[in-house]
Formats: sequence, structure tokens, C-alpha cells
Amino acid sequence: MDTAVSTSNVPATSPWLRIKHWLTHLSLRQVFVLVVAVGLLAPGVIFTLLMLEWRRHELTLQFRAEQERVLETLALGLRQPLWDLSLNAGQPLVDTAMKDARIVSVQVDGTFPGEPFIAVNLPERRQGVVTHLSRPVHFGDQVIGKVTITFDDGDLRRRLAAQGREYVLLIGVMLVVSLLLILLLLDSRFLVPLRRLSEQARALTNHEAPPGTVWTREDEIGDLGRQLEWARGELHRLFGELNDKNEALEQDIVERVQTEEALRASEAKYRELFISNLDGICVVDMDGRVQDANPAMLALLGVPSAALVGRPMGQFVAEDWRSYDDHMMQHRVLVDGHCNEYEIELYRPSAGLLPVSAKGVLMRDVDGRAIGIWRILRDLTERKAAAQRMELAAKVFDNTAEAIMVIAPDNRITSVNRAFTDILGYHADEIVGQPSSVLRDPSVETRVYEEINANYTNGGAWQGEVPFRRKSGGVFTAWAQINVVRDVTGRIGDVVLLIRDISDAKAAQERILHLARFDALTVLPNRAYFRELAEEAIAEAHRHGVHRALLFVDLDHFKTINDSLGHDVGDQLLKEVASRLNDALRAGDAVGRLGGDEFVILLRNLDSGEDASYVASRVLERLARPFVVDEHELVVTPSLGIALYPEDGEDYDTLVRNADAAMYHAKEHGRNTFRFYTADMNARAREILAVENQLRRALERDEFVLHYQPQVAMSSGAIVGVEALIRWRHPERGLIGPMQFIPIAEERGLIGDIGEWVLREACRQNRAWQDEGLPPIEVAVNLSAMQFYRRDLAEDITGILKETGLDARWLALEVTESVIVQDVESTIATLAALKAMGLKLAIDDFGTGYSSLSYLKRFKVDKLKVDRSFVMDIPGDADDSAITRAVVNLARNLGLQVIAEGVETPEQWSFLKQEGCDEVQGYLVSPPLPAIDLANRLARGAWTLQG
Ligand SMILES: Nc1nc2c(ncn2[C@@H]2O[C@H](COP(=O)(O)O[C@H]3[C@@H](O)[C@H](n4cnc5c(=O)[nH]c(N)nc54)O[C@@H]3COP(=O)(O)O)[C@@H](O)[C@H]2O)c(=O)[nH]1
Repeated sequence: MDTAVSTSNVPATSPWLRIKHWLTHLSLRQVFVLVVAVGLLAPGVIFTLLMLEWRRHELTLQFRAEQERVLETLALGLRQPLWDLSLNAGQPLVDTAMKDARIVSVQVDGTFPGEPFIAVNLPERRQGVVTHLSRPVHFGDQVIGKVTITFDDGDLRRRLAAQGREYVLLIGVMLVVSLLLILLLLDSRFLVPLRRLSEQARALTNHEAPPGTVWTREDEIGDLGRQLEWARGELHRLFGELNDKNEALEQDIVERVQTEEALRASEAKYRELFISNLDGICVVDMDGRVQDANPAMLALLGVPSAALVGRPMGQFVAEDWRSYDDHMMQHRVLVDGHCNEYEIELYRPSAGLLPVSAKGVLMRDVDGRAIGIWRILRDLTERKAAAQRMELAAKVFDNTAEAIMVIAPDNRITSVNRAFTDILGYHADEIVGQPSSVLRDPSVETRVYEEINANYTNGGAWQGEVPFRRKSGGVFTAWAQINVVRDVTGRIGDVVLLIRDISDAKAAQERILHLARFDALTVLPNRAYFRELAEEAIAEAHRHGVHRALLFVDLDHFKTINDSLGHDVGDQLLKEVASRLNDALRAGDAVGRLGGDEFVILLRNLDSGEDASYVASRVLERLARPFVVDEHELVVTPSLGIALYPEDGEDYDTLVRNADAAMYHAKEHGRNTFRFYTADMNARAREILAVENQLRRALERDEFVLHYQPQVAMSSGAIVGVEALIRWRHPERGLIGPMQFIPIAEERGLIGDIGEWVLREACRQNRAWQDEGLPPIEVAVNLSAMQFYRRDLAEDITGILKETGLDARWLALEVTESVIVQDVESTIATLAALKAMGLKLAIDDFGTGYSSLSYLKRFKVDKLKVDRSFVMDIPGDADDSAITRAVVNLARNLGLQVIAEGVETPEQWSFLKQEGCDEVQGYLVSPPLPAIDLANRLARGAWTLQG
């Protein structure tokens, strides 16, 4: 290889060198082939050339002889024709000669001048070299002409070339055969064994150990092969030994390198440990002088290396601790080889004293002699602070008001504080070691606790309300703060639980929430909370496409009771009403108090509007029974308005507004009833609002006026009294009847002032009539419930009578039956007081209310007024006739007067007269009249049926 490289690098400067270079690259086989080829080819070529030359010479001689013969023949043959100058005789001879293809031309010249005698020329026969041969033609001794023949040697050349090719072919075949034979011999005898020898030699060179080769040949090659085989065996053995030694050596080297590396690594590690150790470490010699110090030690002392190394370590120990430290070094480290940790203070030149823990370890050399001391110092500042913190934490742990419990990862309680034992009732000994689940409230599903566990496990902390069970079994709600303590790997360690008993706060919160949501008096949902409930129910109904109903409930004349009997009674009544409303509802329905005497009912379970009317009827029925409050037996009727979802409104406000409008409608229709909302009610509600506003100004503007309807005695036809009936001279709407504004005035609390005006005006007018000299008559004034139950009613009337100068006996008060039964006891007292003043008292609309006969006896009234609804159909209607008859009889039996109102027909008159009714009032006699007209009627005298 090396040779090849060097050889190839030799520049081929000369052809010889190039050939040499080429030859060195030839294989042995190529060399053999080359030698054999050259060896065979050279004699072959020479032989061929010689043979060819000899042949050419032979053929040339033969060709010359033939030329001479032809020339001779022709010269002889033309002797006669030329002599005779007979072309005919000469021409055939020439033509015959021209048949020889080697003759290009024949020219026969005579001795005469001019044209040749015969000339035949075929130039196309010229292919090689031509020779011109001439011979004189003798006739006798005389030369008579000359024959010239031009010969072409092309044929001769062709024959020579063919001969050459034959020789070349022969030599070629000989060469190939010879080569093949030689190569065969070469291969079997030389090249193959040589190749084997070469492989053996290569194997030796490559230190390989091929299988042993057996040489049987007895020639030089066999000898060489055997020698090589021996050498191979020897080499193999030697290499084996060498390899073993090498391996052992390598192993040795590897081990040594490893040991050195381990040593270096260990040294580096310990050096690194020394350098990076957070503890201050220094080496001091046996005199106590610092030999080496790590960065932590320098940092601890706050000095550079130069200020420490070489100095006695004792200089850096606080003076108070120096002898103790010395003692530890001398008597512990030097004697025992080491000492346990002890505390001293270091003196730091620039930063004062530092508490440290100190340790010493004796250093020995290989012979065990002490050569120094390792001094290890650790800053105790943080540890001391931590200890203080721990101490503080322990104090906090024990003295905190919140119960603290620590739970180990296996869910067992590992420690609790004093507050824990106080709050949960367990002594620490009883609870530590127990599973935390003993504190669970058994009524709460385990799943809830598992969820809490999962929450703080995932988040690391959790806080919230958790129910806990005390040792006593009692359960309380606690605010628990759970914190997970994780180790540096993030694994959950202990769990710390802070438990604050919030049962009181919770109760207070619930109370507050309750107060915020529920009406304090009735404990019904208040306006705001009821709205929430209703809006929820509406949203739910919207989702499910179902119906809801809202019932607006307003108590009729509740204000009267409140004002007359006081707020305590009113409150009690409202509570009772609330309770009865609740009782009237089915589960799922709800009632709330909007304020005052206004309640609202939410019906969830509703199939149709009929259901709502059913509930409304039940409410009416439940409230119909008298309420007994503080010995007062009170009758309170409600008016209800019903609005349906979604027909009458799709939101709470609309539904309430429409139910309210419907409720007013119910009030307008006699109260104690219910009405479903209809679209026109809102218009009516607006109208009512407008009326209310105008009513407030009507008194100031003197827009009220009284009409008087005569009441005549049936026996004489004389007008014995009048009923004062209010009218409103509305600036735009003209004269308005009381039914259109009295209920509104009552509802809106305006009736007090209006009623007072009516009383005063009626008394004034009656007195005026008397002053005019008209026959004295009673004037009956209607009292609304609110007026009737006013505490100072008697006082007011006394004042008015006094003011107007009317004698009390000419004033009658009409109170409806439904009003007086609202509070029987109060009524009795009020009626007695009024009676004592000398007034007349009549029960209006008698028969329509719920008065009991026993009460009637106790009511000090003078007159019963049969309601127009009974009179209307007498005598035709048997029931009404019977009722009217019964009322007349009752009055007579009780010693009361009886008056029938709404008498319109003579038949009614006759029936009433026949039954013994005392007085009548009605259109038959006269409609209500202005004061002046009434005065005229009075002046006219008695009324008769005919007149
Ligand atoms: N608290 C007060 N209430 C009052 C006052 N003024 C009237 N009212 C009450 O208003 C109701 C309606 O009164 P009014 O429209 O005046 O009707 C009275 C008569 O006009 C009517 N009447 C009388 N006779 C007939 C008749 O033959 N047919 C018929 N259809 N109606 C008739 O009856 C009303 C009187 O009824 P009553 O009081 O029950 O006797 C009415 O309830 C009044 O009480 C007031 O100042 N304060």
C-alpha cells in the first residue's frame, strides 16, 4: 500500500519511468502473459516476415519469367504480321495476350514513323505497380518493330497479402493456444499456490489465525508454504501470549485510570462538599491556627480568607465562650477524636456576636498521628428564631379560640388544641389516633365529606361550612379552614383543620336572612322575598309551559279595625289572617304579605283558571269565620283579585298590578268576593287613581253636596225622617253618586274627613230646616266602618251637634250590618255610647250580613232597615217575602222599629204595610232630593199612596 502510494506519487516524467511504473502495477499473471506473449509473438512475426519475403521473391521471379515468356511469344508471333503489316493477323495475337489480366496494355510499333501498328490499352487493370517491358521484333536479323507490354503487379501483391494473412492467422492461433497452455500451467503450478502463500502471509501480517494449511508439494513452493505454516503457528502462539499480556495490561491500565478518576472525583466531591457546605468548615492545625476555610465559614465570620487563614481560631470565638471552646477542643476532640455539638458564640470583627453550634473532628495522617482538627460551625440564628416561632406557634395553637386539628395522611388525628377539646368535647387522649371521620355528622352523606376532601386535596386549601359532631353527639355547623401541608415533592403530608363554631353566627345569619325575607309579624314571605319566589315560579312556568296564578288579597275595612282597636289588635288579626291564608293553600303554593292588609298568593299547581277561583273561594270561606282577638270577635272579609300567568301578564310586576286591579274590582262589587282580571280593569284602576286624586281636593273645593231621601211613616204617610246621601258635583263629570267614590274614599282612607263633613252638613241642614219652621224630622247619616270604629266617634258627634245646634234626638246613624259585626264587642260599646247621647241608631242593609240574633239583643239600636235586595222582589218572591216578614217580626219582637228601603211599587208598600212595617223609603215616595226640594216636600205635608 505504502509502495503504491509512493509509486503513484512519482511523476511520470519520462516514458520509461511511466512504463516502469505501469510494470510495477502488473500482477504476476499479467507479467506471465506479457512475457509469454512477447516471447511467442516476436519469433512468430520474424518468421512470418521472412517467409513472406521469401515468397515474394519466389513469386516475383516467377512473374518475371512469365513476362519474358509472354513478351517473347508475342514478339515471335508478330514477326510475320508486322512484316506483312497485316493488322488482321497481328490483332488476334495481341488480343490473346490481353486476356492475361496482369497485362494492362500492349503496343506494337513498326519501324515506320507514325502510329503504332497495334495498341491495346486497358488502364482499369492498373492496380499495383506497372512495369513496361519491350522487345524488338526480328524478321531475320532485321529489327522490324518493337513490342512493348505493360504489366501490372496487382495480382502478385494480392497473392502475397493472402499469404501474409495465412501466416498471421497461424501465428495467432499458435500464440493463443500456447498462452492458454502456459496460463493453465501457470495457474495450477504457480499462481494458485502463490495465492495460498500470499493469503498465509497476509494472515500472518494481520495477526489472524487461519486454519492450518497442509503443503504436500515437495518443490520450493511446498517448502515455502510449510515454512510459512510453521511461522504462522509460531506467530499465532506468540500473538496469543501477547494478547493475554496486552489484555492484562489494558485491564491494569483501565483499573488504574478508574482508580485515579475515582480518586479525583472523590477529591473533587469532598472539595465541593467542603466548598459548598452551608456549614462553616475550617481546618486548624494542632496549634489551633486556621489552615483552610470554606466560603461558608468566611461568610459566617464576615472576613476574607486572608484574614482568617494562619490566625488562631480562638480569636474568632466570643471571649465568654473561649475557654469553653478550648476545653471542648482539648479535652474532647483531642482525647475522643471528636466532640458532640455544642453551642458557643462567635465574634465577628465587623458584625458582632453570632450564636453557632460547634463540632470538632480530629484529623490523623496514615500513621494515625493527629495532624489537625476539622472545625464545623453552624449559624443558629434561624434555628433559634424557628424555635421561638415554634414556641409561639405552640402557644397560639394552644390558646387560639379556634379548634385546631391535625390529620395525618392516613386520616388519623395526630393532634388537637385546647379549643378543640372545649368545642368538640373530646379530651386530646380520646381523639388523637382516631380517624377524622368520627367527627362527621352522621346525617350528612359521606359523599359530601368526600367532595370536601377532594377539593382541598386538589387545591391545597379549602374553606367552608362543615357540620361536625361533638362528643356528646350534638351536631354544629363550623367554618372550617383546611390547609394541606405538602412536602418538597408535593406529596400531601398533614392536613391542618381550623374549626370555628359558627352555629351562633349561623343562627344569627339565618335570623337576619329570615328577617330580610319574612314579614316579622305574620312570618310570611315579605314583598321582596315573595317577588323572588314568584319570579322563580314564573321562570319555571315559562320553561315548562305551565300556568300560574297570582291572587291579590286585601282585607275589607281592615284600617277601621286598626284605627279603632289599635295596632296590637290589628297585628293579631293580621297574624290570624296569615295563618288562615296559609291553611287555605295546598303544598307548593305560597302566600306573602305585601304590607298592611295586603296579601298575595302564588298558585303553582294550576290546571286552569277554575283552580284559582276554587282557592279564592276557599280563602273567602276560611276568613269568613269571626276572629277572636283580645276578647274582640272580629269579622274580616277579603276582596281578591286574580291574575293568571301567562294570560294576564308574563312578569311579576304586571301580574301583581293586574291582580290588584282585579281586587279593586272585587271591592267595587260589594267586597268579600273575588274577581278575575280583565283587560279593562286597568283602565278602571287608572280611573280609580284619578278619582282618588280628585277626591282629595273635592272637600277643599266644596264639591260635595247632600241629597235627602224622605222616610215616611206607613201609618200616617208623614215624612218622619230623611236619609242624607252624599253626591259629588264633579267639575267635569257632573253629579256623581256615592257608589262611585265612597268605596275609593274608604279604601284610600279619605272617608274620615268626608264622613265628618256629611255629619256636620246633615246636622246643619236639619237644624236649618227646623229654624225655617218646618216640622222637625230625623236626619239619618250613613257611617262607614272606618268612622264607626273610630275611638273618638262619640266625641266628634257631640262636637258637631254642639257646633250645629241640632238636638241629638234628630240625628240617626245608619251602620251596615257587615260593619257592626266586624267587632261585636266594640260595636256594643260604641252603640251604647252613642245611644247614651240620645241619638237614633239603625242597622242598614239588614239581612245581608252575618249578625247573630243574640248580638242583636245586645246592640242598642232603634231601627232595622230591611235591605233593598229583599224588598225588590216582594211580594212576588216567596223567599224575599218570608225574609222581609221575618225581619219585620224580629224587629217588632225586639221592640225595634223597622224601615224598608228601596220601596218602588204600591204592591211592595201594601205588603209591607200588611206585615206591619213601620216606615218606608224609596222611589215610590221620593228619590233623594236636594235640600231645597226636600224642604218643599216637607212643607207640602204627608205623603199618601195615592198622592
Ligand atoms: N258612608 C256613607 N255612605 C253613603 C253616603 N251617602 C250615600 N252613601 C251610601 O252610598 C250608597 C249609594 O247611595 P245612593 O246612590 O245615594 O243610593 C241611595 C238611594 O238613592 C237608593 N234608593 C233609595 N230608594 C231607592 C229605590 O226605591 N230604588 C233604588 N233602586 N234605589 C233607591 O238607595 C241608596 C240608599 O241606600 P241605603 O243607604 O242602604 O239606605 C248607599 O249604600 C249609601 O248608604 C254617605 O254620606 N256616607
